[in-house]
Amino acid sequence: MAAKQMKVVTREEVAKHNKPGDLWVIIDTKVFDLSRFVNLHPGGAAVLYNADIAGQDATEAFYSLHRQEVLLKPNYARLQVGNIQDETPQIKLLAPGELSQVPYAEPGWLTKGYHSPYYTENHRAFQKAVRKFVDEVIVPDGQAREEDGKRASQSVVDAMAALGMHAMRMGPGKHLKGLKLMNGLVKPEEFDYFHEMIINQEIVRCAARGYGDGLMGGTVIGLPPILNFGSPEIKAKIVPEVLSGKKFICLAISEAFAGSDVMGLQTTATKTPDGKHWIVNGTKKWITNGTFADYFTTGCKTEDGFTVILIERGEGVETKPIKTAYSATAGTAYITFDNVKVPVENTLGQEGAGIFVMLSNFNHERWVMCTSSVRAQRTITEECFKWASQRKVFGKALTNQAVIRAKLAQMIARCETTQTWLEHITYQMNNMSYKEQAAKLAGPIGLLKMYCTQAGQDTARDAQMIFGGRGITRTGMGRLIEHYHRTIGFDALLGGAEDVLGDLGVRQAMRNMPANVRL
Ligand code: HEM
Repeated sequence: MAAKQMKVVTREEVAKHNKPGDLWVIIDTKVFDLSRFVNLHPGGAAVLYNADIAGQDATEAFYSLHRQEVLLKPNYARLQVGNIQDETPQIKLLAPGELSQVPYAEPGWLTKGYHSPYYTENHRAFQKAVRKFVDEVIVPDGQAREEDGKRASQSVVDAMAALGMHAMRMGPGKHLKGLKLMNGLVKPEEFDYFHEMIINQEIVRCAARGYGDGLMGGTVIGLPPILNFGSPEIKAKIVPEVLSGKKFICLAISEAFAGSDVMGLQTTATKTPDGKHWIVNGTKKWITNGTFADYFTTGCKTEDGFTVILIERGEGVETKPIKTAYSATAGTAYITFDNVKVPVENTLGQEGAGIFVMLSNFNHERWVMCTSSVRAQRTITEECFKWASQRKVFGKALTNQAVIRAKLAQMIARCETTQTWLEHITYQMNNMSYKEQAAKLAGPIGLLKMYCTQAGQDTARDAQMIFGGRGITRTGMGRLIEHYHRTIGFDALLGGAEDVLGDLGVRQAMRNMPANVRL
C-alpha cells in the first residue's frame, strides 16, 4: 500500500479546524484530523472541543493523559494527516534496541560515561543484540499474551531457540557446547553468568510478569535437574526437545501441603514389585508452566527419603489452571498424579537423595529471580521519573514537590544497591565452581533475594502514590505501575518466601561464626 501523503500546514491553518465535523489538533508538530474520531474517543468528545484543544497545540494535554504508545497503534496513527511547516518533533521515540536516556533508567554499566569492572566489550555487544530482539519479538507478544492469557506464541519460542536462548538461560556449561549462540556473537566457552543476567534483565523489560514466567520459566527451573542428574539416555532425549522449544518442562515441587518446607511433601512414589516402575500419587500446586508442560520434574516421597522423578504427561496426569494475580499466560497449574506409572530410569539422581537434587538448583533459580526483580524495579522507577516530570499539578511538574523527589530518591537508591550487590554475586558465580557456589553463595543469594523483593514492594507502593488513581488502573498512563503492584508478590514468594530466605542467609552466616570471638 502506498504511504499516505502528509500535508504540510501552518499553525494558523490548523486553528481554522476547530468545530464539530472539522476538528484538527497538533501533537508534537504532527497534525491529527479528529473530525470523525471525536465520537469514538475513549476520553469523550467534550474535551476535544475545548477552546484550548480544538485547532490548537494539544501536546501537553495529550501527554498528561495518554502514553506514547497510543499514537503508535495503527488505528490511531492513521488519524495523522500532516505536519507543521518548518518544525521538527521534540518527543523522541526509542528505536528497538536503543538505550533510554532517562537518568537511572539503565544500570550503571549501560549509562554513558560510567565504567564497570565486570563487563567486557562482548557483554556490551551481546546486550545490544538481545535488547533489539526483545524489543522487536518478545515485548509485543508479552503485552498481547499477558492480556489474552494464552501461552507465549510458538513463533517467539522458536525464534529464541534459533538464537540458543533457552540453552543460555540454563547458565554457562556443557549444554552450550556446539551451539551457535546469538548468531555466533558469543562462543559457548566464553558465555558466563553476566551474559545470562543480561538475557534475564532484558526479557523482564517486557513488563508482563505472568508472560515472563510463561516464557519457559518452567524450563529454567525444571531442566537443570535433568542436565545435572539425568542418565545419559534421559538427557539425550529430553534436553534437545526442550531447548529447541518443541517440548515444555516444569518443576513440580510445591504442594498444597508444602511450599518452602520441601520436607513436608506428600506426593508418593512406590516401586512396582518387579522394581521396574514407580507408581506416583499426589498433587502439586502453583506449578509454573504446568498447564502446558510435557514433562514434570517432580519431588516425591519415597521409601528412604525424597526422590526426584521425571514424569511425562500421560495417563493419570492431570493439570488444571490456577487463577492467580497475574495472567494465565504463565500456565500456573494444580496437578494431580493418579497412579502414574513411570520407568525407574526416569529417576534423577540417587533414590532417597532428592533433597540434594532439589536444593542444588535453588541458588541458580533464586539468582535468576533476583536478576529479574532488580530490572523490573528500574522500569518502574523510569516510569515514575517520566511521569513526575511531565505531570503538572498546581501549575508545576510533580518533580517540584519535595515528597515526590524523596520517593524517587528511595527508588533510585534501591535500584542501584540491588544491581550492585547482584553484580558482586554474579562475579563470584563466574569465579567459583558449582560446589563452591553451593557452599558459599546460598546465604548471600537468599539475603539478596529477600532484599530485592522487599525493595520491589517498597517501590511498588511509592510508585502507586506517585501515580495516584492511575496507579490502580489497568489501562492508560499507570498501567505498568498497576501491573507491577499487583504482581510483585510473586517475586517475594516464588523460589522461597522472603522471610525464609532472609533467615537462611543468617543461619548460613551463623555456621561460619568463629567460636572464639567476643564483643
Ligand atoms: C490523536 C489524538 C487522540 C487519541 C488517538 C486519543 C485516544 C485516547 C485513548 C485511546 C484513550 C484511552 C486511554 C487509555 O485508557 O489508555 C483516551 C483517553 C482520554 N483522552 Fe484522548 N486521544 C487523543 C487526543 C486527546 C486530546 C487532545 C485530549 C485533550 C484533553 C484527550 C483527552 C483524553 C482524556 C481526558 C482521556 C481519559 C483519560 C483517563 O481516563 O485518564 N485526548 N484518549
